[in-house]
Amino acid sequence: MSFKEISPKINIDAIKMLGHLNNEQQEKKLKRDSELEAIIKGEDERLLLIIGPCSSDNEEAVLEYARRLAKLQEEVKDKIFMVMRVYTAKPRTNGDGYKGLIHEPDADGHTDLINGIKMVRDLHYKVITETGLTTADEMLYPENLPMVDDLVSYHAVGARSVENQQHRFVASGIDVPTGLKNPTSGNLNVMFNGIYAAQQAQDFLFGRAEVQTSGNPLAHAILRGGQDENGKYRPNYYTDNLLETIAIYEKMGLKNPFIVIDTNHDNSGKKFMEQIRIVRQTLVNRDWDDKIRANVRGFMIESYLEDGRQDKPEVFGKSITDPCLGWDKTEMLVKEIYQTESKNN
Ligand SMILES: O=C[C@H](O)[C@H](O)COP(=O)(O)O
Ligand SMILES: C=C(OP(=O)(O)O)C(=O)O
Repeated sequence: MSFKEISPKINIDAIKMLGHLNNEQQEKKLKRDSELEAIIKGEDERLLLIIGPCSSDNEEAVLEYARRLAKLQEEVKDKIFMVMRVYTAKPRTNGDGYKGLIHEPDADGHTDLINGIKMVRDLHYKVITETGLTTADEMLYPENLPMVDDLVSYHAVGARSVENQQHRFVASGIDVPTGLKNPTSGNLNVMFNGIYAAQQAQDFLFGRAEVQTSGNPLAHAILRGGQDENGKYRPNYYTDNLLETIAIYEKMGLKNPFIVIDTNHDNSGKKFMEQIRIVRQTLVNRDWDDKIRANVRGFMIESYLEDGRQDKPEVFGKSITDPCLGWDKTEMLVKEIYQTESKNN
């Protein structure tokens, strides 16, 4: 092994003292977390939106987005529950490119992970305390979980991590909903094996100790589309895909068969405007089939202040990773979902 340590070891307790929720903030967060749990368990019929920027590259822009989202959440709260994507670690197909706030706190190509992890905590903390929203992040590096587990209310295991045993086992010890995505190939068995493993009790080494988990019954599916060996997009939000996913849930007898449709990534083919059509089509499918309505109850939407993407952080609030829906279109889409849900209930 030839790792050269270039920083002192991280003291998790010291990191956790940064951005520490006080009792009142903690209570407010826990209340929202229990509402989210009830949604995943089917005890609360509201639709779940995991919504926000592809990557949280700029604190000011993310907080501006969060303030707008919190206001919108208030307007639609009887039909829609939102958790904001505060995604701070980006998986890259070949390792190149911007890897998130944790790697590059200033999004300027300069890596500073020690400062990055502090910025990650700070950003989740500020979104929670300044807006009252709760947050979602991708668990790209399971060993970093103890540094944010008290703040993050929804974890995702991404398409490039879902086949990994450590991700699955760590997910089995998470106390909040954890969505496992289908892999980039689109293979549903890989995702379902991941959900199964995450719902079971596991025993493994973590942080140099042997740990036991009791299983996470809130681990569930996120359909994000896939690509075939020639790079052709294979979306999986169509009726047949939904019925197939529900049938696998039933066959495997998994707990809380909740399904989230990721409207971007390989479902949209990274055409951000397609997200609107994918949401609409899924709402029609929910209306058409009771099983779909009962199981497909969440959307993951990539949205920021400005439409599209850019290579470098030049335009405030425009994604530097995948293209996002801008704010105006996001607001219209959320209101449209709200109206559809209001008519159908
Ligand atoms: O969500 C963002 C991207 O889809 C993911 O990070 C992979 O991006 P890449 O294929 O451009 O590396
Ligand atoms: C990287 C992401 O997704 P996926 O793992 O589906 O590519 C994401 O949601 O930001």
